[in-house]
Amino acid sequence: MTAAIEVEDLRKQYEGVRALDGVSLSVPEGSFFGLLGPNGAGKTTFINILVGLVRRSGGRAEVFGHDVEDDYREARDAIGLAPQEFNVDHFFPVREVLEHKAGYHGIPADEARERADEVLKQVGIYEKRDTRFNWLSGGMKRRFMLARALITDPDLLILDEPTAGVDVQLRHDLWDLITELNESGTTILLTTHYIEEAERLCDEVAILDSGNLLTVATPEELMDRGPDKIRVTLRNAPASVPDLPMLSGTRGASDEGRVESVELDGDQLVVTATQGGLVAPDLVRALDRAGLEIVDFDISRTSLEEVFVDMTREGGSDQSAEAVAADGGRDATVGDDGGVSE
Ligand SMILES: Nc1ncnc2c1ncn2[C@@H]1O[C@H](COP(=O)(O)OP(=O)(O)OP(=O)(O)O)[C@@H](O)[C@H]1O
Repeated sequence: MTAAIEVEDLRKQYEGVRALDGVSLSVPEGSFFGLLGPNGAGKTTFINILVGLVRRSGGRAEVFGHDVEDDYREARDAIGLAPQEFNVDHFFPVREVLEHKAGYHGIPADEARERADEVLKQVGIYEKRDTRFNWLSGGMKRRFMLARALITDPDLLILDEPTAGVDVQLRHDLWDLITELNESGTTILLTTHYIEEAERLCDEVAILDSGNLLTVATPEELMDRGPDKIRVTLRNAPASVPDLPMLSGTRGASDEGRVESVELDGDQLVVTATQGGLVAPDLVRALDRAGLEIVDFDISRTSLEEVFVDMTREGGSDQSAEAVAADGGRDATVGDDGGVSE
């Protein structure tokens, strides 16, 4: 099966900054794929290369098998983009903006009007169809960005921080909407700084940092990489960590069930361990043997956010972006009318 996105050794150098440093990854058709990374990691650059707004410095980038530069039209027609920035013509009512966009992609006028109404209803701002973009509220603007991305009924929907700055209700509405789109077959590439959003929605996430791909995995796999925390509330907690042999290291020969640290937090014994579920039975037995009565017991997994912070801890990408010899890393900008300007 052709991948929705296939990039190999993708590189981008801006003057003085290596924004992408040889990224290779494949996004399967139909997946809900998250692209995570701290500020300046290269996420927007990656997206902009796919949609033809930025010219790559090297490597390969294809959308449904179409090279993003050689087969620009085919690649671009398959993508609906909701960018981070509000780059919307604010002189026209929003329905007309959508009709223009549809027209640019070759959709006949009658169909364009129908389609515009349909997507405005889909995102819940149909009653604002005759309003100019600037007069919409912040949340409505976000909804409109999604409507514009959907006007061409794209096979690949790219959402660059679609829920930035929106209230909780709208965030949940947008999550429902994009989940439905994904379930009906649309491939989704999502960038977000809300790690919980990626954990909740994505089948797979890629973590980028300073232009390098650190990992591609399911949120579950990533969370499995972090340790678990076991909190045991004791009835008559001792003054210091009890001296139990099982708390002093590996449970077995393998790395599974290894105790990493133990501390006493008031009346709670807090044990950090890989595979907490394997450590728990021994811990209960050991506490029982030591005559310590357990009042409450809780095991929690590392969150995706903790794993993410840990992996990208080495300082912000903006600071560490490597200065490179200026090769004139040129940008090309493509307007809705298809005009490309360097
Ligand atoms: N047009 C440009 N000219 C020079 N440097 C640029 C340009 N665009 C981006 N950069 C630099 O490239 C790096 C990657 O930026 P990019 O916007 O792709 O990151 P990002 O992961 O999308 O960040 P954020 O989460 O803050 O949106 C940064 O160091 C940024 O300053």
